[in-house]
Amino acid sequence: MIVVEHVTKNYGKKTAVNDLSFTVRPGVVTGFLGPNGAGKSTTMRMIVGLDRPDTGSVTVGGKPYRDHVAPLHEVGALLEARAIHPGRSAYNHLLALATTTGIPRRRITEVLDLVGLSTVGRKRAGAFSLGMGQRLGIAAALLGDPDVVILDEPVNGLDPEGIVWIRNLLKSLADEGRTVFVSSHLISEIALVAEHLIVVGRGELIADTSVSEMQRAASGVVVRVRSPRASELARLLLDDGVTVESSGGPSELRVTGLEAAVIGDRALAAGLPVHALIPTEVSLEQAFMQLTHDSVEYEPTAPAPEPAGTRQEVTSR
Ligand SMILES: Nc1ncnc2c1ncn2[C@@H]1O[C@H](COP(=O)(O)OP(=O)(O)OP(=O)(O)O)[C@@H](O)[C@H]1O
Repeated sequence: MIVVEHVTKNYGKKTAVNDLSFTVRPGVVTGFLGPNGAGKSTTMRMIVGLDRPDTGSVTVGGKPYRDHVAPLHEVGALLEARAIHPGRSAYNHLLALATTTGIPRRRITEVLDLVGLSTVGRKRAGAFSLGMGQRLGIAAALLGDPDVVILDEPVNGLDPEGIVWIRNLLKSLADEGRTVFVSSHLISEIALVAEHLIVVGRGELIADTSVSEMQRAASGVVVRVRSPRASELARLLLDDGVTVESSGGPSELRVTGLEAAVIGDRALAAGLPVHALIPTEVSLEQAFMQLTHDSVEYEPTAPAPEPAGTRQEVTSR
């Protein structure tokens, strides 16, 4: 279990993490999601004792990382996939780590097998592809057979087969009762591997929720309504937090911020006919953008041109 309590971390005048609290529980893969610069890496560094919070506390298995007698058995982390000597073989990279931490040699063969690198274990790590480098980083994280596994952007650089592999690996680690915490700035990536989500923006907690709950909460927020008296209906529905736009013709509206049932009930009470009431499915990307649109660190000054067919359907409230 990882417990982050009221943690704040400043770098000079920059607040990287602001009064952040959350718990990562064993048995499920938890994603750590947020736009670039949201404070994910800083938080992960504090979990593994590479940085100290200015205020608040971070514990792993009930203690700060540095208080563990054999920290590699407690926490395995992949924070910099490329922090590998390029001239060293994968085997020797792991051997160097194992010998300084009292881990037996046979464990090296085991983890190389686990990450699918046993046939290239003697090859120079400098010649590895990005995906192979990620696998080696994961092997190093698992070397001490840790209860808590922390991986910063592990899916980055993996091909579809690699993504399936890492999903199965993370799931099996969680099923064994371990705490598994993986970061990404892409909801599409994290939704493939994680069940639960901690979402951050500008160093603050935005959501602590399951992937399915996030999808459920966001879908149905936009409703397409067809009525021969659309303009009267639009006036009736307009309210704080509700956006009504005409779409696809004079009798069609797009309503954001009201559920379909509420729209139908209000129309009925006012005696206005409704010919169609269609809740629109919102993609996970759109759900994530809705959640984080106020928290994006670096926004383009002018909107980027939208490729045809990808117009964002959700208007922010
Ligand atoms: N050592 C540092 N010195 C100064 N500022 C830093 C330092 N480390 C991080 N920051 C700043 O703190 C903020 C949070 O950075 P962090 O790397 O934790 O975010 P992140 O969510 O991991 O982003 P990314 O997805 O881009 O890796 C950013 O604004 C970053 O510029």
